[in-house]
Amino acid sequence: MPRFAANLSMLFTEVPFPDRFAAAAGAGFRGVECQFPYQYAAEHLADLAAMNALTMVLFNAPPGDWAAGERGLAALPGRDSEFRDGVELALDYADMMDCPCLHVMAGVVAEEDWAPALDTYLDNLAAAADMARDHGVRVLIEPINPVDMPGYFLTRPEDALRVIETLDHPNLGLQYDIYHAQMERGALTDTLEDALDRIGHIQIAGVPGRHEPDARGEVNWRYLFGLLDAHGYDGWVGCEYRPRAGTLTGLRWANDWGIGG
Ligand SMILES: O=C(O)C(=O)[C@@H](O)CO
Ligand SMILES: [Mg+2]
Repeated sequence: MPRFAANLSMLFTEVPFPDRFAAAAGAGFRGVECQFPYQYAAEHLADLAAMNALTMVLFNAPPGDWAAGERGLAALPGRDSEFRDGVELALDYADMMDCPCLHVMAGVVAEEDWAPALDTYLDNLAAAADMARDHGVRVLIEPINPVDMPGYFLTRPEDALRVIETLDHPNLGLQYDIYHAQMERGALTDTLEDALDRIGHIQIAGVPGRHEPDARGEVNWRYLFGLLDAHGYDGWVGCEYRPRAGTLTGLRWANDWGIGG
């Protein structure tokens, strides 16, 4: 049975961020994830997770200047020391929250700069994976589709897997966001069956629209959840979607797994 985690950056936005922990626990979640926790003290977030018997399963390293359009630093030449400082900060948060996985974003890169960006990306990922290993945290990379994030350096699961194979670092894995994968090329079964040992975390949202993973979209979720069970996937499945009309109302899709009202 999949272990679902609520993404607190996208679910329960009806209440302020700190209150989303209790809301997620009240709805039956045992795990939570978020995008960027840095506005809050790590101790505070760790307390909120503990008070609500929740595991914080994943969050992102600092992405650079988000308001200015930056979407990560790992593949940006000349930003290495800022990238590594960000990973240090993220690992402090991970230690405090006992979080097992850290997503490191690549960044937006112009096509003509791809070659130097790839060298930088490989160096920075190797460094981050080394740093995180000492904390018992796994570094993950996530392909993000170019419709949602134009210019993002890592768009295809096959490219992410090639990066992971090239580095061959035991502490580097794939964050497989099925929404982005379906938006890009699909081939969901092939990736899940061929690369499950490289997948450290899964995220879900319906296609089209990035709403609830239910029968209204083009993905057969029951089949995919069955596939994960059949292959013994024991990681978390992050619910990273935009509810159509309220988080709790939209959780009907998860009732069979003890989540929602
Ligand atoms: O956009 C996604 O998908 C994510 O997982 C984010 O954390 C990256 O911004
Ligand atoms: Mg995602």
